Parts: sequence; C-alpha cells; structure tokens
Amino acid sequence: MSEPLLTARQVGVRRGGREILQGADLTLEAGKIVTLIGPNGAGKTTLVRCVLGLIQPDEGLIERRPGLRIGYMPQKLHIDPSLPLTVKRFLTLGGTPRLPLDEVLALTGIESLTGATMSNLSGGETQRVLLARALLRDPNLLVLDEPVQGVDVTGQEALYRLINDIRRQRQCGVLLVSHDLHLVMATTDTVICLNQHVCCHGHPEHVTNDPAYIALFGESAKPLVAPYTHHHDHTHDDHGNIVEKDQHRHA
Ligand SMILES: Nc1ncnc2c1ncn2[C@@H]1O[C@H](COP(=O)(O)OP(=O)(O)OP(=O)(O)O)[C@@H](O)[C@H]1O
Repeated sequence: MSEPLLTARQVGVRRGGREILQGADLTLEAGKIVTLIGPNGAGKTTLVRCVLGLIQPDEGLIERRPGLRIGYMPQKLHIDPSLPLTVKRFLTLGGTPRLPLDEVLALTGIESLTGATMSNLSGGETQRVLLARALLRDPNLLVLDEPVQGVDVTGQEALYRLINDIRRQRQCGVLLVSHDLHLVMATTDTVICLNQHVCCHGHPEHVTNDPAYIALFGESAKPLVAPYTHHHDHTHDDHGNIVEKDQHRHA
C-alpha cells in the first residue's frame, strides 16, 4: 500500500463548551473515494475543515503527505447575482491553474459554458463549474462537500459518475460528504458514518451487510433506491456524549 495522502487520528473539536467531534479517524489514499455520511450537525463539515487545515483540532492530529495539493468544492457558492461574472472569469480568478483550462473544461463537460454568466447557471452546471475550479489545481486530493446539492436526481447520478471517472483517470484521492447514501454506495471505497464520533466505517458492501450497520441505519439503507435515513442504537446528549437506550428510558 502506498503512503496515505492524509491521516487523521483521534481528531476532536470543541466549540462553545461542546464536543462537536470526538476521536475521529480517517485515512485518505490516492485513487480511493471515502464518503462521510451522517445526520445534520454530525460534524461532517467540521471534519472536512480540519482536513483542509481551515481549523486546528483541539485533540488528535492530522498528517498530510508533503506537497499534498487539495482541490476543494464547497457546499455552497455565494455570488452576487448582479455581478456579471462569466464562467471563464470565475475559473481563472484563483491565479495560474496547474492544468490547462481546456482540459478541465472537457473533463467536466462544460466547454460550452465558458461565456455564460455564473448566476444564470442551473444547479448541475454550477456544481460542474465548482468541480472544474477544484480540478484546476491538479489536486492529489479532492474534497467535495455535498457536491450534488441543488441538482436533480438524473444530474446527481451523472455528477457521481463524473467524480468516479475523475478519480480513475487522475488517480486522486476523494473525500466526499453526502446525504445520498444510496447514490454513492456504488462508487465509494469506504463509508464513514459520523455522529460526533465515528459510529461505523468500512467497505460499503461489507458495511451494508453488517448487522451493526443495519441497526444503525435501518433496513431502508440496504436497497440502493431507498432514501437515506439514520437510526441509532444509541442517542447523544446535548454535549454529544453517547447515551445508551436503557439510560434514556430510566432518565
Ligand atoms: N464555530 C462553531 N461554534 C459553535 N458551534 C459550531 C461551530 N461550528 C460548528 N458548530 C456546531 O457543530 C455541529 C456540527 O456542525 P457541522 O457543520 O460540522 O455538521 P454537519 O455534519 O456538516 O451538518 P450538515 O449536514 O447540517 O451540514 C453543529 O451542531 C454546529 O452547529
């Protein structure tokens, strides 16, 4: 096995006197897709921000391979609709790209959009442009925070296929945040379920057949067409600590 691109060990983050992330482990490797899933407020974006180096964990450590280049696709893009910003201008705002623009436009299928105004793009087009921007850095690691937000179901499948093709072609590692477990299962190498701590993790096929996983996510997580729902064999108190069901009943 080659040296990982990034390793997070026992990462913990506290905010406002509350543990929002505890003991999270993560290993990202070239050519592999790791998907973070979990309910709202589970700490997914917080872990992503630690990976990106935007925040320092209060506990644990993050090791990055020297020279690691990360391409980041944020959850949302806020652009003033009155700004007449074209796709080409947007893509070249971040300085000199490491990959030829034409190559990235072709890879993401947005060659015909270069003259379009950013605020006029559809949800799916916007996400492709954001992906293109992340790719221009020629990253060894792509970090995609809910990349299919605002995209219809057909577009979501196409976007996940594209992400899969990109990691095959470019052999970059991918860290994906998703609520769409059923859509990412087929292309993910490792699933990490987060709810302040890592509730379970592993290869999707093994994980979906694991009774612990089924107890955690419910039967609806098994068929590939069902919406993702999150069930726990435990709950969390206001501080993110695990409360066993029995404790709860007697509380
Ligand atoms: N700077 C902060 N100060 C206080 N609380 C914070 C801070 N940043 C995050 N939180 C809280 O930590 C928790 C985890 O937030 P985070 O954004 O990581 O969750 P998430 O899993 O990405 O959620 P979502 O799926 O809704 O995007 C939330 O309850 C959030 O309100």
